[in-house]
Formats: sequence, structure tokens, C-alpha cells
Amino acid sequence: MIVLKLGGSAITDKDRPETLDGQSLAAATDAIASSFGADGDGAVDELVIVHGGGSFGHHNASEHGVTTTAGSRDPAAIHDIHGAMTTLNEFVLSRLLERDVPAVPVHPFSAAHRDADGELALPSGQVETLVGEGFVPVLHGDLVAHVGEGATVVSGDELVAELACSLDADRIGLCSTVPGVLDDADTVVPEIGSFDAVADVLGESESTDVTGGMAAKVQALLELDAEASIFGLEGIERFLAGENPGTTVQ
Ligand SMILES: Nc1ncnc2c1ncn2[C@@H]1O[C@H](COP(=O)(O)OP(=O)(O)OP(=O)(O)O)[C@@H](O)[C@H]1O
Ligand SMILES: C=C(C)CCOP(=O)(O)O
Repeated sequence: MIVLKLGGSAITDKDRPETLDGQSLAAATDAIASSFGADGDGAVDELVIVHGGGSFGHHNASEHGVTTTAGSRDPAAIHDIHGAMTTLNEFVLSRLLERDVPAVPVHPFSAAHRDADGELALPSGQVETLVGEGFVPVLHGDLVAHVGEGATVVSGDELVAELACSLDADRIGLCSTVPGVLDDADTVVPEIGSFDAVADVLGESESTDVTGGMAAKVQALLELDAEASIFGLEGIERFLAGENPGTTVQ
């Protein structure tokens, strides 16, 4: 079982609200299509995809003052933010379907919630069953009901971390707009074993981002038992083939 996140910054133009990066999304979905269901060694047949928001959720959430901890009880705000994410989800699904990947949507807003402490509960039975039936479930960063807050943002990275545990994933990959975690000299750090070792170079996203950029990503991955990779678009095919492109977080 592989859990792969397509970062919003990799598949959208993060600086222009609700703008797809069509070329990058095509490259990502080409890479997935050539690995999923392929014959021979290393073929991928159990895959869950999660995508982030990029320019399709962060701008909306930011305008409404909604983050992973500060929520909203305004139905219009909720429709706006969730609607932006389902629009992007439709684009991702259609590009995958065009390439014969049996992709189907799973919307976290309808399934997950946070308790009063912000702990996320995400059922995974539907995802596991869909995978067992030959589908590729495609989840996305979204809003979730949050006790005492209305609804707050859940990032794709958080969903990946939850699914990795509940599905006991063998491999976890995060594709972003960078080729991995970069050091001061913009060189890819091959391995990260502790947050302190890289805290100085880890920052937020350069674009509007309500979920914490690279620092939050690394923190979420360090909490997992399994190792995870962070890589750029060019790394997807290698990752799906069993290699460790970019940065390995363990
Ligand atoms: N040390 C670092 N190495 C690499 N990127 C970093 C670093 N520090 C901060 N960043 C920023 O983190 C960004 C990646 O995080 P971001 O949350 O934007 O990624 P994403 O998951 O692809 O997008 P989204 O959150 O929209 O799904 C990079 O584009 C870069 O601007
Ligand atoms: C902003 C929203 C609604 C989702 C963000 O998901 P992410 O891009 O994975 O952080």
C-alpha cells in the first residue's frame, strides 16, 4: 500500500487564486498512470492519493480567517473553502481518469472530525475497501467539523499521516514544488531523523498557506513509524518504482 500526496504547490499556480498548473498536473498524473497497474516488478496496485490545496484552498481559508485551529461557523465560508477543494479534486480526478487510473473521490469533510483538543479522527474503512476493490481513492486537504470551533482546515499532510497509520502503509511519499528539503545552500538534505537537526532551515511556504509549509510537513512525518520521502514532480515515478528520491524522513 502506497500513500502519495500531490502537494498543492506542485499542481497549482499557488500565487494566482484558483489556477491550475496544467503542465505539472499532467506530468504528475502521467507518472502515476505509468506506474499504477503496470505489469512486471515494482508495479503499483494499491495506491491512495491525497492532494493539497495550493491556490485552491489556502486563499479562501485565509480570506475567511480559517486555519487548522481557528474555525468558522459561517456556512458561506464553509461552502467557499470546501467548494474550492472539491473543484480541484474534480480536476485531479479527471486527469487521472483520462489516463485510465481508476480514481474515485473521498471528501474528508463528510467523514472526519476533530475533538475539542484538535485531535483528528479519520475513518479509513471506506478507503481500505475502495483500494481492495481496485480503485484509487483520491482525498484532499479540506475542512472538518471541529468541536467548539465550527469547522477548521485539515491539511493533506495530516491526512497522509493518519492514513499511513490506519492503513499500515508500506510507503509514504510527498511530492511538492521543491526536490526535497533544502539546506542553507539549497542542496537537498538526503535524510532527516530529528526536527532539531533541520529546524534552522525549515520554513513556511512562500505563498499563501494556512497549514504551515515545509516545517509542518517534516514534523508530521517524523511522528510516523514508517519512513517517508519528500520529492519534486520529477521524483514521482522513481518513488513509485521503489526508490527514495529527495529527502527521506525517518
Ligand atoms: N528548507 C526548506 N526546503 C524546501 N522547501 C522549504 C523549506 N523551507 C520552506 N520551504 C517552503 O515549503 C514549500 C513547500 O510547502 P507547501 O506547504 O507549499 O507544499 P505543498 O504540500 O506542495 O503544498 P500545499 O500545502 O498547498 O499542499 C516550498 O515551496 C518552500 O517555499
Ligand atoms: C486550505 C485547505 C482547505 C486545505 C489545505 O491542504 P494542504 O494544501 O495539504 O495544506
